[in-house]
Amino acid sequence: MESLPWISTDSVDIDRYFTKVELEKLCDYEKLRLRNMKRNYETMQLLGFPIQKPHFMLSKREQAKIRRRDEAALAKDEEVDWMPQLEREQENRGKEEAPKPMVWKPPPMKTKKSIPQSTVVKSRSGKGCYLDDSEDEEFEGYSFGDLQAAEKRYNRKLKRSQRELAKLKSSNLELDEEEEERSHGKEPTREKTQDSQAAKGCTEEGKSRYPRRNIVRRNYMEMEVPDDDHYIFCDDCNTEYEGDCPVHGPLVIIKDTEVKAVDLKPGVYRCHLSLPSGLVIKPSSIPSAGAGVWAEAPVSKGVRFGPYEGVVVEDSEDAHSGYCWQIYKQGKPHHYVDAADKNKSNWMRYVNCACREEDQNLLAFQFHGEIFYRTIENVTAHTELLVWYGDEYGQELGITREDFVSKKQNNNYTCGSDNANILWLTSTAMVDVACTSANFVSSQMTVLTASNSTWQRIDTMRDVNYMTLVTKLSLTVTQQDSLV
Ligand SMILES: C[S@@+](CC[C@H](N)C(=O)[O-])C[C@H]1O[C@@H](n2cnc3c(N)ncnc32)[C@H](O)[C@@H]1O
Repeated sequence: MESLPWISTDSVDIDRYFTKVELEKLCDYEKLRLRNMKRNYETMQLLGFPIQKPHFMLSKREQAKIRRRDEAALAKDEEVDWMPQLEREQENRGKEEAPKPMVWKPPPMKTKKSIPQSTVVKSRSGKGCYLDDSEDEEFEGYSFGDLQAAEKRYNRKLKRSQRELAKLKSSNLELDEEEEERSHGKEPTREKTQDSQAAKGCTEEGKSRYPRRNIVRRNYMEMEVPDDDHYIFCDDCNTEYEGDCPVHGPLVIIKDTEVKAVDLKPGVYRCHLSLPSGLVIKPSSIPSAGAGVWAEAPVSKGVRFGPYEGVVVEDSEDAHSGYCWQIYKQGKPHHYVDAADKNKSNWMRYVNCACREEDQNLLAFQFHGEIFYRTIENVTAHTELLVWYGDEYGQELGITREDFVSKKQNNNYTCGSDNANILWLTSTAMVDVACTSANFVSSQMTVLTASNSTWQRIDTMRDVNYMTLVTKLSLTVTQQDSLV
């Protein structure tokens, strides 16, 4: 990749993936390469590509899993990802002294001494540590060849992603044509727009701000689920635990009201009867969202509702009722739970999607193959319970991540738009926020950002390298500076 000497990766933190001893063994060059890898990975992620995490950023458990998988694949003579230590092991098979396998030693556990050793701690944000102290072999360091090969492999992936981005761009150009035809009062000549339920959104106009794409719509609820769904995320520790948080205790479980077959009568549905006391189903606070679930009495933070009940649907084609949650198995989408049928579901089908982050009071999570909601803050009486459905369904409803997170974070950012086509940013973080929305990436917005007190046009969203550039630019000027 072309080097951009003025983009420093000094601030990219790699220290937390290594122990002090391991860090001491990494030379400056190795550290620089690892920082570059991490920066590239994060950039691609920001752009929404399903890119694989660099090996050194994986947890020890994940590394071990990959190693086992690759060993199994190698045994079957399949194509596998490049694994320097495996390659070395193979090459050295039969030689007298095989080098020690390269194993990352996890950072030492400092803050969680009180946690029982049997508890596996998993970090979501990367801040957590791993308690597993097995495989304590000493890290041998990267060889120059290892790093070169890793970078080559990484650059190949980057190129592949860039090609995907180019494809995306061309599909968006088609969309622009369609939009333009519309703006000139013409119906698009090509058969493009899918007719499906209107995006209701939280806006007055009730429609999405973004052009619609000729793609299969995703109107099922989805979330990022780790490989092992027996972990529960603790908001206070910002860490996932196997089972309940050993520090802040278990979630308070509120069970559904039991429904017996005899209770079901015409017009009286199972989903209504299952409602726990203290909650009520009534019109949503969101215009045109239909019914919603409200707390009649206060509900404290850390309360768990669920599981979400419905019919198991295997095919994504059949998961368009608007009441489906996607279920993951071993980190991959597996099936859906469809709560469309009122007699085969529970009250949770009525929980609507929050339009702004500050309105979200429930968090959906998968636990042992089922979906639960938990309160992430104290909910006052007469408040609607609102969850986040996932980016794609959110977009279908006219809500974007950008809208969703910006309100809360805007205090720190200066960001504005002179008209629909120009966005100016004075904060690198704002770029991050903007780029979490796939639609934003595809928009034809001109992005202006500031450097040396001058506003510059940046084709941010169209080129990965520019993207890297912008995220790394340190911007200091304020909105009062004039636009060029
Ligand atoms: C799981 S259902 C929620 C219950 C639904 N309100 C009802 O009355 O049956 C999902 C549907 O609710 C509506 N909805 C949920 N959140 C919404 C939002 N923020 N804005 C607009 N419509 C929303 C959409 O029609 C969506 O397809």
